[in-house]
Amino acid sequence: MTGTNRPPIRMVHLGLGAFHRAHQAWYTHQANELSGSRPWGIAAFTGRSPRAAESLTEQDGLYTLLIRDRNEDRAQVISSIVEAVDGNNGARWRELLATPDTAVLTVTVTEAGYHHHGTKGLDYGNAEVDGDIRLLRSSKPATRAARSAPGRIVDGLRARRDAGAGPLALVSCDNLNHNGDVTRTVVLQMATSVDENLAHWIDANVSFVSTMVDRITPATTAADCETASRLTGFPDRAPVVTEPFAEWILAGEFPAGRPAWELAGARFVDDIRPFEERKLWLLNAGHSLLAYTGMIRGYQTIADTMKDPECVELLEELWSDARPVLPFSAAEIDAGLQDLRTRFQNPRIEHQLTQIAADGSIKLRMRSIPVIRRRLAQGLDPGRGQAALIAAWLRCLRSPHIDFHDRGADSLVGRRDDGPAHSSVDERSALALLDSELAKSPELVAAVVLAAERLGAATASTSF
Ligand SMILES: NC(=O)c1ccc[n+]([C@@H]2O[C@H](COP(=O)([O-])OP(=O)(O)OC[C@H]3O[C@@H](n4cnc5c(N)ncnc54)[C@H](O)[C@@H]3O)[C@@H](O)[C@H]2O)c1
Ligand SMILES: O=P(O)(O)OC[C@@H](O)[C@@H](O)[C@H](O)[C@H](O)CO
Repeated sequence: MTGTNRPPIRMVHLGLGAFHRAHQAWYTHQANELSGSRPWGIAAFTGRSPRAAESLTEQDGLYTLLIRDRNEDRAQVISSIVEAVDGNNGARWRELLATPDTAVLTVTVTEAGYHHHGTKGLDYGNAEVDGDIRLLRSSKPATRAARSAPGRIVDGLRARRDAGAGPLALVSCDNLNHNGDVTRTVVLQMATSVDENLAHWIDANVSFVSTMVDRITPATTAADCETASRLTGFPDRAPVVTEPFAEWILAGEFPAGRPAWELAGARFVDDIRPFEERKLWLLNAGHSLLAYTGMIRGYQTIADTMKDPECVELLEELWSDARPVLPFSAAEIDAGLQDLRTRFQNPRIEHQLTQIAADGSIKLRMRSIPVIRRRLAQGLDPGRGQAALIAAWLRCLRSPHIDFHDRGADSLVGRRDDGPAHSSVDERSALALLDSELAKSPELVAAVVLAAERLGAATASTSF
């Protein structure tokens, strides 16, 4: 493959992981192929390690997307990423954001990457956030490389303001409630801490677009590299595997233009809320429940856990809990759930439970707590499936034998690799980490205690 006739850079991305390449880069590639107008190229920056940038650069940014259904793989070479850059390259980051041609900045930095703490907004007191504020206040641009996502965004937007490059759209593509609003909050708070005038400029010139993004994309394995190379005939070190299903719903303005993503199936709506609630409360909450119950049972992947009738029973309860509080008709919910059962059962998508389980203390605040809150407000019980999800998360946190990362829970259980001291954490304290108000509800605490008993001493061979 060669990189001739590549589209000009008009989009910048932060967080060059698997999902960006399966989703936004694929939508942009499709839009380029289908629209007759000037194509859009992406400069994608890594979030942490430079590895993805190095392997993509060796291939001129080209990579294979393996679209995997339960029977076979279809290989598509994606050409929308024209530059892959190490995230530590602050100079190139500022240069591209200061270019008027750059019209859209997309972001996938995981839930934790926003450093957003509920109503408090930006997580001041966090070493990375505080370090970035000091850095952005003091140092000369040439030597600067902010580390947190809000810090990098503010750094880039300051360069854009200084260059007079005009407005742009900032599009969060992470699984967060109101992801556009959260991004706006943390970026404006960081900017205010650095330079109030900059915060005013951002407020007036940056459109924070909210999105619901959906496409199950597991981490790439060595076997996937071999499959991609076999199907395309070139040695691909950076392929991505994904499912056939893809959905992208967006709400917000694009003041400097955007790719014709609608040609690839994206939808533009006024109110994102129902769509993000449906996605987070059915798909993502379901994933989390399968991750924790599956890890308790010793499974590795979602598809394996879907073969366990008792895990599936809890999943169905979780979905039933969400039904009365979702703003969709019964028929719409039924159709969505039928799709989800099929998607979760795809035996050839090896989505690792430990990846999904990571940072549950942040994810459950969005995937479960709002459902419980809405159920209680409607005079319903908290929901057996919701209680099971929280109890299973807590069970995994308590177990020294189940290995996954949840940095937000360190304060509760201590560092998990320090030994089994955390095994005594009680349900109320765990709930307080998710929602300090709800932790005072005797009904919810009792439901989680009951669910924990139901999970009991379950192992791979005993029932919940
Ligand atoms: N994989 C999926 O199925 C999927 C689907 C929908 C949405 N998403 C969203 O995309 C995110 C990334 O998923 P992925 O599959 O690409 O994961 P990944 O591990 O392949 O990539 C994650 C990317 O985020 C960067 N990152 C991580 N923490 C960061 C931080 N604190 N600050 C800045 N950058 C950081 C990493 O360096 C990497 O570039 C998810 O957390 C989720 O919010 C993923
Ligand atoms: O990517 P995370 O860590 O937010 O969540 C794990 C999965 O639930 C998630 O990636 C889903 O696969 C995805 O949201 C499907 O669109």
